[in-house]
Amino acid sequence: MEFPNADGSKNGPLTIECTENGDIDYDLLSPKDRPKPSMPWFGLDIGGTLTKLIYFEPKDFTELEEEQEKETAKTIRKYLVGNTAYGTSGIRDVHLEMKDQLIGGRRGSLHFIRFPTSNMEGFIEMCKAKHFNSLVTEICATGGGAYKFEEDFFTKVSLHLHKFDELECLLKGIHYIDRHNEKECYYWKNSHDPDQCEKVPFDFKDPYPYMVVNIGSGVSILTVRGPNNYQRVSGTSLGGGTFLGLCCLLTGCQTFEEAIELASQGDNKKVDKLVRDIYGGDYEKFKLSGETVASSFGHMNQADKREKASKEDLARATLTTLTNNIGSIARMCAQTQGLERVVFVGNFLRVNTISMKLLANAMDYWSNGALKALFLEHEGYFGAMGCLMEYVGSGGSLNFEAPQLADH
Ligand SMILES: Nc1ncnc2c1ncn2[C@@H]1O[C@H](COP(=O)(O)OP(=O)(O)O)[C@@H](O)[C@H]1O
Ligand SMILES: CC(C)(COP(=O)(O)O)[C@@H](O)C(=O)NCCC(=O)O
Repeated sequence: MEFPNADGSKNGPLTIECTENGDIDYDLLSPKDRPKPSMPWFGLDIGGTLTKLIYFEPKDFTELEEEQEKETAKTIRKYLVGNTAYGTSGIRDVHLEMKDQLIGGRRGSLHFIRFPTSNMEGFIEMCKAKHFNSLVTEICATGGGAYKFEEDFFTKVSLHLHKFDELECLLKGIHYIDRHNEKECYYWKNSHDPDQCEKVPFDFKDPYPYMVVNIGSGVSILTVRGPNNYQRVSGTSLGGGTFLGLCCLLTGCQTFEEAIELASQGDNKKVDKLVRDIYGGDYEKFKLSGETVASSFGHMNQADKREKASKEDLARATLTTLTNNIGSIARMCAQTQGLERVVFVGNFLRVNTISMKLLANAMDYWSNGALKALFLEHEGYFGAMGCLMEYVGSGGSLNFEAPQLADH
């Protein structure tokens, strides 16, 4: 397939330096050697709840390139970079922008954009309105939606989705972003004490082996022992989507932000039955503190307790229930796999320090300090980042297979 550079030229034969894993190391190539897929560069992750889009904005234009940049590309660049909100539900996470990145021989900024996957129709319409397909005919996409919406993109806006596996992209994205953002990885020190608890940077330069717990709509758990050595060891359907769904049902809230705000004002002890509610104190023989939740939502079978439980308490109990369950599964997996570091990612952790601190404390407490919970600033964007790397790494030589169109 022909895949010209931004200036219309095509790439000649290349001698390419590889890392020991066989990946091309684009930082090692001299600028003239670098195969450049056509601009604009995107990575798209269409998840069960949110779609994540990463856009690379080149900042190293020569005067000639600037002049030659197609009008459509200019319009798209200005639209994406000049706004922080798009339509009714698209948001650019400005605080996550990564400046001065050298990718595929180009220098520029990475922009992080998200919108609800339920608005995919609007996004496709926007691609049409901005004449996106006059610039590119292919886009690298991952997540379940890359499969689900493949036909829609193809028939409605002539865009071919080149599909990549979401977990592979997730790991590629984690490795790229962690290496290029000094303050990406952190942990919560003194997670057992709300007054003393603080966020502390963690040096993740030598990452292997570790476990990744991706808390999206559902949860996937992976062990990672090397750059190309990973395994999906477990998962649970009780994830971020469950928290949001149950919270909407129980409290009438409408958004994730509202659910988290309610939870931050609530007290789960009004809803959950603690060990002390059953034992009158600690269960000493098995070192179970009286403060431990013995039964999530265990008070809610009593009418008087139901009456006293506020929306805030219900939201907090829902958040605590889901978080503790994920933490418990993660801990069992890490111990079975003999791993010490557990990296929690996914948008469930967005604006959600309550769950991060709970997970940090649970990992520490239940493993007697053997396990460390780590967190990453770009939470839910790693799949999209890995996908962008695939696009750039292809040097413009993606092999496209036309989608099998369903009979209607
Ligand atoms: N603005 C938001 N809208 C909906 N859910 C959100 C939002 N911000 C965070 N979340 C949480 O993030 C989860 C989705 O996480 P994400 O990693 O994007 O997964 P997916 O790829 O399945 O969409 C939701 O289920 C919800 O718990
Ligand atoms: C199916 C999924 C990989 C989809 O990823 P997501 O959009 O939730 O990020 C994930 O929801 C998952 O792993 N669910 C748990 C399935 C299970 O192991 O029970």
